[in-house]
Amino acid sequence: MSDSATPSKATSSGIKPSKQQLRRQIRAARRELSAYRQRLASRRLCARLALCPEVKRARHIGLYWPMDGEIDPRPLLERFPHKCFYLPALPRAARTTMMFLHWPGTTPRYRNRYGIPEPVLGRSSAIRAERLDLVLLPLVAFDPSGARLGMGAGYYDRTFAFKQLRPGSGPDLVGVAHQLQCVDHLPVEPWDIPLTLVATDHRVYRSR
Ligand SMILES: Nc1nc2c(c(=O)[nH]1)N(C=O)[C@@H](CNc1ccc(C(=O)N[C@@H](CCC(=O)O)C(=O)O)cc1)CN2
Ligand SMILES: Nc1ncnc2c1ncn2[C@@H]1O[C@H](COP(=O)(O)OP(=O)(O)OP(=O)(O)O)[C@@H](O)[C@H]1O
Repeated sequence: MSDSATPSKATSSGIKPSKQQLRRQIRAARRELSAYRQRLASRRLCARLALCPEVKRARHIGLYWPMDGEIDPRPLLERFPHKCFYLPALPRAARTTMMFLHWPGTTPRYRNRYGIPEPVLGRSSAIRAERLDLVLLPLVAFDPSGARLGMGAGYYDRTFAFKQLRPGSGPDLVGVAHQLQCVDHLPVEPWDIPLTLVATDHRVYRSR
């Protein structure tokens, strides 16, 4: 039996769900987790991350403000008070890349077009994606080889596309998720950026 949870069972029926169906199923399963389960998962994830050498050696770390049942990476800040943390800011122009803005741990007042809190450029210092040491990426589904399915807008793929041209450059990319977001296999698109590893509340998947 695989250790992926409910949504991947759809694949064992022989009928392959489309990306859209998979997104719907997994997002719904994630939203149903109780507040208690969410807190436990977040604590377990952060304990696991804190042991990863990539996280230990990183000084400038991008993470995200969780929404829609996503696992919460923010307790990492308390574990590493001497590291610098950044949140992504959506690009103003369509189809361009995200910036990362310094985040001291307080709740930003500004909300982007999806209602996600973001620090404000001009008030928080910005860092280019290339200059970060490590980024924790939200995702909707992943597979054990490190393939990632996101929300479908391509923000992370576009922002880290430079890594395809210069392999080994830029930050380590670490997908983070609840264990129930693991599926047996995801198709890889030409623009998908490979993740260094995926960490869940249950385990770490290293693909390279
Ligand atoms: N917490 C978090 N922050 C993130 C992402 C993410 O996945 N999670 N992103 C990852 O790229 C970027 C934002 N991408 C997003 C893409 C779609 C939706 C979303 O809610 N879409 C709605 C439709 C909304 C609309 O059409 O206006 C939906 O699918 O229900 C949210 C964020 C940057 N910040
Ligand atoms: N490097 C890139 N350059 C141009 N367009 C891109 C690039 N990467 C992705 N896209 C576009 O973004 C769209 C969404 O991609 P995809 O469905 O893989 O997003 P996602 O990884 O699920 O979303 P996100 O990264 O926002 O969480 C694709 O249709 C593709 O056209």
